[in-house]
Amino acid sequence: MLLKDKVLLVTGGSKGIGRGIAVAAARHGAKIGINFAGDEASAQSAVEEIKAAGGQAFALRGDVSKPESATAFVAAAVEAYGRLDVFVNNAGICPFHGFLDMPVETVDRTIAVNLNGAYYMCQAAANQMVKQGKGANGFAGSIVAVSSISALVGGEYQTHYTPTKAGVLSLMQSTAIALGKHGIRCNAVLPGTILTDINKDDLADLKKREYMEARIPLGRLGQPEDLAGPVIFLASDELAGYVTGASLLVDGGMFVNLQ
Ligand SMILES: NC(=O)C1=CN([C@@H]2O[C@H](COP(=O)(O)OP(=O)(O)OC[C@H]3O[C@@H](n4cnc5c(N)ncnc54)[C@H](O)[C@@H]3O)[C@@H](O)[C@H]2O)C=CC1
Ligand SMILES: C[C@H](O)[C@@H]1OC(=O)[C@H](O)[C@@H]1O
Repeated sequence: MLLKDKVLLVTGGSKGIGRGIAVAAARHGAKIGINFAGDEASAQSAVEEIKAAGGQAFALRGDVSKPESATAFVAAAVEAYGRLDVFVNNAGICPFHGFLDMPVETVDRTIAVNLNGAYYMCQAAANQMVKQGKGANGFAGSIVAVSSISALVGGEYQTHYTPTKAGVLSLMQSTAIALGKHGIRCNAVLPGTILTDINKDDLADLKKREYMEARIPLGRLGQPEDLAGPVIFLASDELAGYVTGASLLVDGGMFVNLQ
């Protein structure tokens, strides 16, 4: 139980990678809150899955691109559990589109959700952790952001998306500096290609899917659960107490596979 009685919030936690992290963290003893923007039924089914795994959970609707969603989410954790220990910034969108005719609305929305949303959420979480102060172990909290392999490499149909993922990585590096003195560690995970709704349509193209699979030394695309262990490791003061400002690729080896 690496997160016993820790209060952990995750944005976009009703499905995909966020849900995988939330359920696994509950199995490690964390008390969970998920933010969601989609349908109520998915959020409730995530809460039920966490409870079935022996955990506690609440779900709060909120569009992460709005600063008030961040303060409301953190306030809900304090109301439900009295504190906040681990914040996982996960919510994101990737509407694939070519560069030359990219609609301005698509660019603006992608930046608003992926980057501005991450900023507002991490800032609200950090303020709560600073308010709580350092515990006996010298730590006040841990922030883990879901960036991407796309922070390091480009994508023809992701010219609006990859800069947001580089931005999220950079946010973790700068907040690691700003928050170290408060006992808050900030790190990023960089998933490769993980099978979720975000790329369902893109990977419906069989040729593209086979190409992506062939690039992965471990021989398969990722599953949401593949991110759980790395996030729990970074969240744990016991295991990762001297890790901050770091990034961890979780991509089956795709990034290093040049030829
Ligand atoms: N699936 C993949 O291959 C990879 C995904 N990622 C990142 O992982 C994160 C999670 O994505 P997936 O689980 O793959 O996709 P997903 O589509 O299954 O989940 C995305 C989640 O974000 C939520 N969300 C979207 N807009 C929101 C908003 N405005 N406010 C609140 N929540 C919002 C969705 O409701 C959903 O719960 C994203 O940040 C994505 O960029 C990073 C690298 C690879
Ligand atoms: C949505 C894409 O399949 C996925 O998102 C990322 O961040 C990865 O780089 C993949 O391209």
